[in-house]
Amino acid sequence: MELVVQALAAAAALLAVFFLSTLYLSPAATARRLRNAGFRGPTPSFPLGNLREIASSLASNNDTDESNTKGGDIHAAVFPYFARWRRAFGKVFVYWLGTEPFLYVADPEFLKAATAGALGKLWGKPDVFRRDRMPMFGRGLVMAEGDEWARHRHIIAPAFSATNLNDMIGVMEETTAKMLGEWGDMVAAGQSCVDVEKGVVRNAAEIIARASFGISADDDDATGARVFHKLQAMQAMLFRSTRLVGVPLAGLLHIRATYEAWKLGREIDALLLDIIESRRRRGGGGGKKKKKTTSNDLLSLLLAGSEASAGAERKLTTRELVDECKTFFFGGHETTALALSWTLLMLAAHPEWQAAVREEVVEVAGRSGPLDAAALGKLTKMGCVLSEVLRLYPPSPNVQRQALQDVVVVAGDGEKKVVIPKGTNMWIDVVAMHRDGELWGEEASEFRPERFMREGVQGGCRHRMGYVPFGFGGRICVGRNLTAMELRVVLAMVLRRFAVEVAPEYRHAPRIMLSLRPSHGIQLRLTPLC
Ligand code: HEM
Repeated sequence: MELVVQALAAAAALLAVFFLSTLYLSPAATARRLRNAGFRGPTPSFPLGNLREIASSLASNNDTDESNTKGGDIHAAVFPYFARWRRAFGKVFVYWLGTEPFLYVADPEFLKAATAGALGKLWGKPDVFRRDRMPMFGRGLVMAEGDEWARHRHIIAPAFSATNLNDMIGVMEETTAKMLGEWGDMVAAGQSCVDVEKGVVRNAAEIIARASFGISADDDDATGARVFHKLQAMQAMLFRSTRLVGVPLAGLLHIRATYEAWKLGREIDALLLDIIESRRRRGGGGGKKKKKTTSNDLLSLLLAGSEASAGAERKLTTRELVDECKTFFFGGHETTALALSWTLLMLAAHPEWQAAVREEVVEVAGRSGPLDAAALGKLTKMGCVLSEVLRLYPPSPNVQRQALQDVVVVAGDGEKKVVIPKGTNMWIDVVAMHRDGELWGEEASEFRPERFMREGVQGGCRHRMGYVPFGFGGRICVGRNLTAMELRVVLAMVLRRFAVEVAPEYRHAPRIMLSLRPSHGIQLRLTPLC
C-alpha cells in the first residue's frame, strides 16, 4: 500500500514538474531570449498572455467608423489590437496567445530575411493551431511538413496544370448559371436587394466539390450529397467554437465541439474512402494502361498521376487522398467565394470599373455563350480588378509559421543579427502589408486597379514580399490558378447578366473569422441586362 502511495506521489510530482516546465518555465525562457534579441511588445500575463487585451480591444471596436467601401482603415477595424501595438512597437513585435509566443511581422524586408534559405527546414506550421485544423485538413498539403510536404506537393501540383483546369470551365459555368437563375427569380419576384455573398459561397462550395472529387449537392448519388453537407456542417461547427488559443488546458472547455468535429470528420473520411475505393476499382486512376479517367476532377487526376508513376514515394495512399480532398474543399471554396464577394462589392461601389470590365467581357467573349480559356486569358482589366481586390481584402488575412529551430535573421546591412528562438510562432499580417502607405503610396487604402495595369503583377509595391495574397515561397497556394479561372468565369457571367449597385441595406463591416469576410453579407441591387 505504502509503495502504491509513493508511486502515486512520484507520478504527481513528475506531472507537476512537466506542467511547470512546459506551461511556465519554458515560455518564460523564450520570453527572456526574445527580449534579449531586442524584440519588444505588450506585456503578457499568465496564463492568458495578451488575450484579455485582444478581447477588450475587439469588444470596444466600432466597426463602422474606420472603413467604408471607398477606402478607410480596415486594418484598424479588423485588427484594432495590432493597429495599437504597431503604433507603440513598430512593424515587428512580440505578443502572446496564452503561453505561446507570436512574432508579429508586417515588415516585408524582415519577412524576407527571416524566411530566406531552407524554408522547409526552418519554419513549419504552428502546433497551436494544428489540433483545431486537423478535422478539416488532416495531414493534407496545408498541414504536411518537411519531406512529406515535398512529396505531396510534387504529386499534387501537376493536377493544377492549365490543361487540366481548362476542363473545369464547364462545371463552373453550369453551377454559376444555376446561381444566376436563382438571382433572376428573386429580382423577378420583386426582391429589391440580394445578399450575393450567400449565393457566391454556395456556388464556390459546389464548384470545388465537383472539381475536387466530382460530387455535387444535388448528386443523384446520395454519397456525394452526404459528403457535401457534412463538409459544410463541419466547417460551420469549427467556426462557431471560438477558442482560447494557446491557453493551457483551454481545449477542455470545448470538448464537446471538438468531439463533434472529430466525429463528423470520421464520417466524412469514411464516405470519401468509399468514393476513392470505388474509383480505384473502376480504374478511375488510369491504371497500367493509362485508361481515360472517368471524369477530370482533381481526385481522378491524382489517382491517375499517382498510379502512373513508378515508385511508392510518388504515390498517395487512399488515406492521403482523403485528406487532400478535404484540404481542397476547405482551403479552396471559402477563400475564392470571399474574393468574388468583395469583387462584386467593389464593382458595385465603382461603377466606372464595372462598366469597363463588362465592356471587356463583351469584347472578348460576347454577350452570351460558353467561355473558353483563351478568352478568359484576355480579360486584362478584370485581372487588375481582381489583383486590387486581393490586395485590399485578402481572404487569407494572415499567414502563420513556427520556428522549427533557432532562426538567425540577418537584418538590412548584414551587420545586425537577431535570433528567433525555436518554437516561436510568426504571424504575418497580410492586411497591414497590403495597405501600408510606405509600400503602396498615399492611396494605399483606395481601390485603384490601374496600379496593376501600370506596374504589373506586383502593382507597384515597393517590396517583393509586400504583396502576398496567396502566400510566398515554396508554400505558395497550389490552387491559385484554379481560383483565377473560377473568379474570371463567375465574374464574366454575372456582369453579362446583371448591373450591380450597393444596396442601402449594406453595412460595410469587414471582420476576421479565420478569413476576412463581411459581417453582415453583401447586399446588392441587381438590374437584369438581358
Ligand atoms: C482566393 C482564393 C485563395 C486564396 C486567397 C488562398 C490563399 C492561400 C494562402 C495564403 C496560402 C499559403 C498558406 C501558408 O503559407 O501557410 C495557401 C495555400 C494553399 N492553398 Fe490556397 N488560396 C486560395 C484558393 C485555393 C484553392 C481554390 C485551393 C484548392 C483547390 C487552395 C489550396 C491550397 C493548398 C492545398 C495550400 C497549401 C499549399 C502548400 O502548403 O504547399 N487554395 N492558399
